[in-house]
Amino acid sequence: MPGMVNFARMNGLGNKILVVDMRGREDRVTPAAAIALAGSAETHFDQIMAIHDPRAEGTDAFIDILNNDGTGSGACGNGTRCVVQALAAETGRKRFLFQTVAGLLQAVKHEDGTISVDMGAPVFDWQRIPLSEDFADTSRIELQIGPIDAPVLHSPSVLSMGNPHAVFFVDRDPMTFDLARIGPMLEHHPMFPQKANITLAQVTGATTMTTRTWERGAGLTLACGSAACAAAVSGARTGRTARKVTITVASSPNRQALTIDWRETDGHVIMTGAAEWEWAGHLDPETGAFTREPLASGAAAS
Ligand SMILES: N[C@@H](CCC[C@H](N)C(=O)O)C(=O)O
Repeated sequence: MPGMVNFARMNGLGNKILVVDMRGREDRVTPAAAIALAGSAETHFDQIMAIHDPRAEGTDAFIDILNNDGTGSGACGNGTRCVVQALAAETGRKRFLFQTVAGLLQAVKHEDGTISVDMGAPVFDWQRIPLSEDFADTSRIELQIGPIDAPVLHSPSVLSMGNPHAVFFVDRDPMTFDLARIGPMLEHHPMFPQKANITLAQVTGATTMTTRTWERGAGLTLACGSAACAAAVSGARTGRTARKVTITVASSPNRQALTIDWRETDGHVIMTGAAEWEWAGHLDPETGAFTREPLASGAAAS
């Protein structure tokens, strides 16, 4: 279907997001368009969140998530908060229910401007993460990189938050690791048949943690919301932290934080944090050609 659609350049803790309005159309943002948009300095992004008409009763929208290499994803925490920010500004509503290929996501915008997303329950079964080897206990699997007797990273907790994650607990600031070199090796490790998001997590207290993530299909990003959820769940699961933690995302501007609550009552993971609007434009979902709207005078990130 020809024609340009509206999009907004946004971010969640620095995680670069394009929110694209595909409502009223049958087509989708193509992988080729995603790669073209990622290749431009102005529109370079980590994830596209394409808002489509609802496909299930009771939901507000279907969200198609694309990484900057054109691949798809079932979850994007920071991007979901950006979608809520955009739709709340458009409609004045505070509560939303979205569908992705991985399931349903409930979200709410609070009076203080922060947004909570119910990211669902984590999945620990090795076949559903998925892993290529049978592990009865996925809270600490046999996997390491570096010298056999002095590994750089080892024994990650692995899980799915709608997308596959490996969390390596480290004993110093995650910024001191060469994640640009280590990340791609682990993302593409044969243990992960659908690849994996790779997170370094330093526990700094019973309710605090610092993380940094190499994202599957997107590379080194400033922040990753589903990875923060994965780290929080892994911290509690291995007895390192409480179920409710503040995650400082080391790579985000000013080391911003997310609150993650692995809720006792139903096992769902609730992520709370900010989302920021940057600028708007129009794009062709087939090719990725785009134009940028001039910033209205006095416009501010909401
Ligand atoms: N930035 C996202 C996660 C994006 C998806 C990921 N790269 C994947 O393919 O699994 C977040 O905030 O959760």
